[in-house]
Amino acid sequence: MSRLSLEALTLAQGGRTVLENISGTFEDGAITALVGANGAGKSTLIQAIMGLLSPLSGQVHCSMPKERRAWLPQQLALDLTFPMSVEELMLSGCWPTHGTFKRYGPQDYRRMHTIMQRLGLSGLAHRPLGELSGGQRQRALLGRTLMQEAELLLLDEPFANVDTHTVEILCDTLREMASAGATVIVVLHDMEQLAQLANCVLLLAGGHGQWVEPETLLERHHAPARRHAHAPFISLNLPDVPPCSTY
Ligand SMILES: Nc1ncnc2c1ncn2[C@@H]1O[C@H](COP(=O)(O)OP(=O)(O)OP(=O)(O)O)[C@@H](O)[C@H]1O
Repeated sequence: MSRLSLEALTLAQGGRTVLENISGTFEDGAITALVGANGAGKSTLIQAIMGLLSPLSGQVHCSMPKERRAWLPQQLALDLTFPMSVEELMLSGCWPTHGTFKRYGPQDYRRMHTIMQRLGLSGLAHRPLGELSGGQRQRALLGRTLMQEAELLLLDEPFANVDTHTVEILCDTLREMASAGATVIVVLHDMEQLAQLANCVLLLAGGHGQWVEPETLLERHHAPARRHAHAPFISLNLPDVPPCSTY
């Protein structure tokens, strides 16, 4: 089943076409890696899926309610001077369903504490975001999407500048969210993480999109088998690869 698909999608930034005629379906419960060189259009596609960028032509079909769609931007895009604690950030995940001014109930706090424990954030509830490590901050941001009960989760390079412990927690949590039926799309550059996480890959290159099986991409790049250690960063001379059979 799928609640998210792209139909002949063409997108532009600043009057210049960035992506052309991209079609495909994101399956519920699958983790799709969005892969491409710098400037290939990964963030542009994410903006369009989130409804923040109107297509030049074509459409994004998304039947998930807006309040269940979550986007984790690149860490560099975050304003760390904004005075907010971990607890406030996580509770703000309730805004899309509760509204901004509704008081949080005991069940919200209970759920938040469970999620904090799961993400290794217990003890950091009152810490300002600006005083967290990159890994702690990324876990708090993912915690917010868990509070939101996101059904569509888009993550832009979530593993950049985070420790290996955090990578493990993030990967486990994303797998659990996908197992529960969420559609997860994650911008990745690292082959090891792609091997561990992705069920499918959407390659963006030269303004076009191509769906491929992760194994095919890994073989082309001589990476180790799935769930094995150390792999190099993707070399992004994107090859002609057969399409992903599931799409
Ligand atoms: N607001 C904007 N105005 C004009 N051009 C833009 C804008 N945002 C992005 N672009 C251009 O659109 C193209 C795609 O950018 P995008 O940020 O989607 O790429 P990306 O694949 O996410 O790159 P990176 O891996 O570096 O984050 C690039 O050429 C970029 O310069």
